[in-house]
Amino acid sequence: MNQLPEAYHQQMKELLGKEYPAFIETYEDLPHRALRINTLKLSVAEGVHRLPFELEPVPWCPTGFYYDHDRDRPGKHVYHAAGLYYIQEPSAMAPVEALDPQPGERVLDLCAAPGGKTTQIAAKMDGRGVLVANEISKERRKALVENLERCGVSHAVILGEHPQHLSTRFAGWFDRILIDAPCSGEGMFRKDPETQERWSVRSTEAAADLQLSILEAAAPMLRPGGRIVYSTCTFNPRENEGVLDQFLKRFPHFTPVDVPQASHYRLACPQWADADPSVGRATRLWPHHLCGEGHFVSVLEKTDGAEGSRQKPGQLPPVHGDAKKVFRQFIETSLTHDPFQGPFTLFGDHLYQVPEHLPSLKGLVVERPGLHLGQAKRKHFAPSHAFALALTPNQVQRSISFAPDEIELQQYLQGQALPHDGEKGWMLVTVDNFPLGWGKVSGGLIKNHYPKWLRWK
Ligand SMILES: C[S@@+](CC[C@H](N)C(=O)[O-])C[C@H]1O[C@@H](n2cnc3c(N)ncnc32)[C@H](O)[C@@H]1O
Repeated sequence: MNQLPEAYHQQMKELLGKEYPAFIETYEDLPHRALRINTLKLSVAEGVHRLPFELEPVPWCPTGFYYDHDRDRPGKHVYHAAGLYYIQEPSAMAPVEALDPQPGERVLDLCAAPGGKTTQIAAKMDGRGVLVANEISKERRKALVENLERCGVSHAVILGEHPQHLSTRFAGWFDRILIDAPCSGEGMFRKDPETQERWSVRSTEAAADLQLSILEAAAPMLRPGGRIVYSTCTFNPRENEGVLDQFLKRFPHFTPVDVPQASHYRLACPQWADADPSVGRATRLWPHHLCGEGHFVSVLEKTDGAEGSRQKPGQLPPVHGDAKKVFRQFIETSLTHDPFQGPFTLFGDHLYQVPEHLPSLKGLVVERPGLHLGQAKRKHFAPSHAFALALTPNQVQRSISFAPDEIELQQYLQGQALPHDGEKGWMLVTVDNFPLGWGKVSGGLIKNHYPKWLRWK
């Protein structure tokens, strides 16, 4: 607490008045730890039953649970590698609950990495519809890709664009947009003390300018009647109520709507930023009122349809005959049925299943145009890790299941081959029937195809 910047102390004292002592005392406590059960893999009831951790519900997120960090390390359990849950700061679960994405919709997560909220959106969409996850930072996109693959997300496109570059391409296209904006991170001071060092009054001003520009880029991409959720993990009124007020003045066809209230949330404070009273419909999560680090969450509805129209689907680079052939051979020799209807596209020799009706992605930074199925080599198809994690054992001809504590499972995760007498071919390796990756049976062994960069030491 001593390291907190003095100007920050002053700011919070002025804003919070008699609540300030309770707020500042929270810096003496340890951060709350939580995970979110990935319902793309298993139900909440099954998760609670199966996960070997002491779990307590997060009141505002039906799939969220606190765990005891002194007792359990869920990040090191093999179920994490199988994507059964995502470790997420509990108040960071609130924005997607407010966004309320539905199966079959078109949803944009504009500031997506490392993917906590993207994976939450994907689960709520139940793998149906189109999820566009955009992250401007190349470095951070790696974690985004890894997390979406681990969680078995099959209907996402991953882009790496400046929000402004997406505005005309996706004009009027999305039903819902999440802007979990880059911010000064005041709500992360306890969990990540480095954010304190980057903080200054000037940094909060710069963040507010950036946030407004991102909101402005998002506005044209929403269909009439669609909703934007704007959220931050900072307490700063300039970046929260202030940004919303400026946005609403420039875009009067957006209106704030109530955020479904969990009993622990507090309303936003328009008076702190001299903002329109309607901004008070947004909510604040405070660390002295709930078990979480804190967040700001607002929901904005687009009330008229003046801007934009739905784009025509774009043309995808075609898949040549050889690639089609080796993929079909793989399906015939390794899967029990063909769940893939396409559309497909090839990037180099990498084959993807692309969500339907996407506008053209030409000229955009595309990290993943859809579900990565694998590499179509000249004579054979090498299935990808993402493909393995998006399947279930009943979709493949050969699978093998280990219990979490079986030595063979540890050996597989370390990259070793496993003895196995069985029919030659691709084998899905699972923990308790949840896919972990591929192996290939030949010569009395399951050869290891678990990605090198994920292997356990
Ligand atoms: C708060 S983080 C997002 C966290 C993420 N939603 C999650 O739940 O895992 C904000 C993200 O915005 C990205 N960002 C930074 N500058 C940006 C810009 N100009 N436009 C869009 N995104 C930006 C950052 O790289 C960062 O990954």
